[in-house]
Amino acid sequence: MLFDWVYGLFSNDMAIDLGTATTLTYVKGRGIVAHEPSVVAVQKKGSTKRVVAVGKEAKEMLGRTPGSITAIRPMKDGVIADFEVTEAMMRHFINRAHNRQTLVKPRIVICVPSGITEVEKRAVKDSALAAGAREVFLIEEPMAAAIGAGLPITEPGGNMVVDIGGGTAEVAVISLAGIVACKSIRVGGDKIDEAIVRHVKRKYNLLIGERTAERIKIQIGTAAPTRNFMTMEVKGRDLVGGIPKTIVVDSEEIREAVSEPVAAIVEAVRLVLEAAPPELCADIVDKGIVLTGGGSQLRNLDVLLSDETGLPCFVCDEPEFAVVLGTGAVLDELDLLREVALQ
Ligand SMILES: Nc1ncnc2c1ncn2[C@@H]1O[C@H](COP(=O)(O)OP(=O)(O)OP(=O)(O)O)[C@@H](O)[C@H]1O
Repeated sequence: MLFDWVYGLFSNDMAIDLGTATTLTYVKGRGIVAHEPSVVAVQKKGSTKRVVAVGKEAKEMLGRTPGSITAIRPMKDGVIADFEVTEAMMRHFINRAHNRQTLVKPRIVICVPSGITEVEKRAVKDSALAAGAREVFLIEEPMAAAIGAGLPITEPGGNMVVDIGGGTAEVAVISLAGIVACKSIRVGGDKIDEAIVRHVKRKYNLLIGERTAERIKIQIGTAAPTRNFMTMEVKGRDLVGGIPKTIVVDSEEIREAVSEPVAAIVEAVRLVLEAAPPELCADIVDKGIVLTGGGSQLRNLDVLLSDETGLPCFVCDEPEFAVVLGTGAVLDELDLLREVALQ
């Protein structure tokens, strides 16, 4: 306890996986210190906004807030959609990580999607500086994911990683600490949830919220046909009668419902394989493709990717932590950080 407190006074460098769905923070020497939904509840009074809750507490409020309070997801499709609220969220996580007991402002490494524009890069850096960082480094999500999954990225061999988050899917081939071929698409877990909402609306005339769709995906969703036929009761609002109603959905119809966003991810993998140099492709044939990110846990996604590419595919251990652990790992290796950080 005392050690933690004394350590926090001086060594406060931290890593942030600023995700569309989840924000994870890592403090050097302490590991992951926060794992919370990227949601902020804001109360509007005239032109001013007051943050009333951040993270889990704010997510509980999504779709259930009274008029003056809005629960906002400030990151959309992997990038900042609301600067002011993102800054408030980062400030909350930075303060919480250090219990406001630090003497020195932290050096912060933040991971961002690989397709990010110069303007978006600037916005993330400015938000972190305004939220209390001393120095900010950005690293690309697939690079962080590959480091976090334990791939030997500094060696001269091809490593392929597919990181599927809430807002984006990032596919990259990495060798000698550099991204050789990559593709970032704005399709991830959120688009899969939206496809489920649309399906239930079209087939059953039932309106369900995004949290219910996410539960369906996690409980019975599958990317490829499964022998284990599953069903689930779902509650929503009947669009015809306007009253609450319960229906039963099954894994096969959900597989069909999510096939479009899933096919977009498969296509991105195919395009990156086509763009990668042949020598590196040969390495990937041997080593296979590593899947990271919360979205990679969609049942049988590894099976589908393996069938479609003919290559071995594996989901890494604790895939939702790969990016933050990789971002955190470079805090310990400043030479590697300077090599992989975006300019
Ligand atoms: N068991 C599961 N099956 C399918 N999807 C899952 C499962 N668990 C979590 N997810 C999905 O993973 C996504 C979140 O993943 P993650 O936390 O890696 O994303 P993120 O880092 O916030 O997003 P991004 O990288 O796009 O900014 C959500 O869409 C969530 O629904």
